Amino acid sequence: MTVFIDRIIPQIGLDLLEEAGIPYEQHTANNELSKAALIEKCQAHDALLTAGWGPLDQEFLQACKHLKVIALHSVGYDRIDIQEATRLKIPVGNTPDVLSEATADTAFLLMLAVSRKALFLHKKIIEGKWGFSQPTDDLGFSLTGKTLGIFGLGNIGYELARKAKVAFNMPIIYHNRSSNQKAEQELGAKRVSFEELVSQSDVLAAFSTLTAETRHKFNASVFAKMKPSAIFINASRGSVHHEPDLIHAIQTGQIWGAGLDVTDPEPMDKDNPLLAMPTVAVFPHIGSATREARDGMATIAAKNIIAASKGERLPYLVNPEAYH
Ligand SMILES: NC(=O)C1=CN([C@@H]2O[C@H](COP(=O)(O)OP(=O)(O)OC[C@H]3O[C@@H](n4cnc5c(N)ncnc54)[C@H](OP(=O)(O)O)[C@@H]3O)[C@@H](O)[C@H]2O)C=CC1
Ligand SMILES: O=CC(=O)O
Repeated sequence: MTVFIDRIIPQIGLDLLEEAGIPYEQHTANNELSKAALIEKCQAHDALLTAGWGPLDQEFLQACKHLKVIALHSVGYDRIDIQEATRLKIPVGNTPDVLSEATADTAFLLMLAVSRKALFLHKKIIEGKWGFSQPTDDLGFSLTGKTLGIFGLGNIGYELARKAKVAFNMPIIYHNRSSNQKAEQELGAKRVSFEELVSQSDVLAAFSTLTAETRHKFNASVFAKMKPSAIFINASRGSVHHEPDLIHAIQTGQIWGAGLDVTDPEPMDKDNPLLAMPTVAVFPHIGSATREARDGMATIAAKNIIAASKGERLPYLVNPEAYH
């Protein structure tokens, strides 16, 4: 088996492939390969390890149906047409768990940054505007005891809930399609309807998988039902919220502010009105960007490739039906 790798991944993943005797070709230039270029590259290989962001759609998969495995260097798999990969019997792997802590930390940072207008005030200093201030100026609010609502309490949502409980004693409510027993038993998290989640949360964080059902789940009608003092956090995928509706909700005081690690599109335009708002913090999709998490992701992605090279089932598999 030989592998095409479309980005520079941590060395630990490459070392594992080398130890397993699996040759690879790596795209090391600082650009995203076009779909056509990726298809062309894959023709000479049996496996793809991908940390890119372009869609791996029906056209791509049809052109690359010879692939024995696609190992995503991410936990999210919304960029790939899983149904088509499964139909073509291509096992798809992802990298769960190892990045939950890092991504939850990112959401935690956003939550604090928004509640205290941190990025806006930092920018004020850079602009030379740190001048006279009244005790009533630049006020944020305390997170202690406020209710944290999580839409999609899975691995990352659990980590955020755990940290929020310890740091700020925040009661946790959540909305999933199924109940999360661990969060209920260990953190006292309460499963509520989507309507209750929206109306009761002081901080509402989205961590669901991006699907047709969750696309633009947070839109004008939802923001209108949130508390005017509430913060919306999204560190899942940018299109889980509807951006123009979010902008309108903050501008009109329907909600207090927002913390985003993900936007739609990415990268966000530098003139986006959200970037000028005091109660908004935006990060460039850095949820898992710690050395520890990225090493873990590269390790898992390499392990998925190695398993496939031996004809074994991927240890971190998205589509078990591919083996049926
Ligand atoms: N910002 C970043 O850098 C990162 C972003 N991510 C994003 O975060 C997402 C979550 O990751 P992770 O926590 O590991 O994934 P998990 O699969 O552990 O959690 C996803 C949760 O979403 C819930 N969910 C899915 N669909 C719905 C729905 N229609 N309504 C309500 N809840 C739903 C699931 O519960 P149930 O099935 O019971 O509904 C599950 O609890 C990833 O898919 C990815 O897009 C991940 C890593 C880093
Ligand atoms: O967004 C990152 C991921 O791992 O998914």
